[in-house]
Amino acid sequence: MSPLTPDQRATLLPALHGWQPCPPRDALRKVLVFEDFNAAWGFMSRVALAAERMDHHPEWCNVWNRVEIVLTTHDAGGLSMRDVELARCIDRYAEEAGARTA
Ligand SMILES: C[C@H](O)[C@H](O)[C@H]1CNC2=NC(N)=NC(=O)C2=N1
Repeated sequence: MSPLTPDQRATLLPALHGWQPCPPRDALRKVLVFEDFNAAWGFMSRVALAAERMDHHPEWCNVWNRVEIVLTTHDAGGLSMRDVELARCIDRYAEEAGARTA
């Protein structure tokens, strides 16, 4: 898996909503807040199944209704298209679960 090119970064990253850089790592970070633990865990279950299908896994942490997610591609040493694709998938599921970005 190759890292994103400068052109891909310039066009694809600004189109993602609410994802922030995560220095010093070449990674994207987002914190989502759900109504309660049940909603957060349901969202995480959906993302986990998608991550397995994509063979691309988030680094994440859950505390009750809050889910902190970091995306990067270990095999590429930084961001790749897989992170963009997983971010889009996460955003779709988060919206369907009624999450807000912290
Ligand atoms: C062997 C397996 O395909 C790899 O280790 C996959 C699994 N999930 C992964 N997830 C992420 N985030 N980065 C990777 O480089 C990665 N590699």
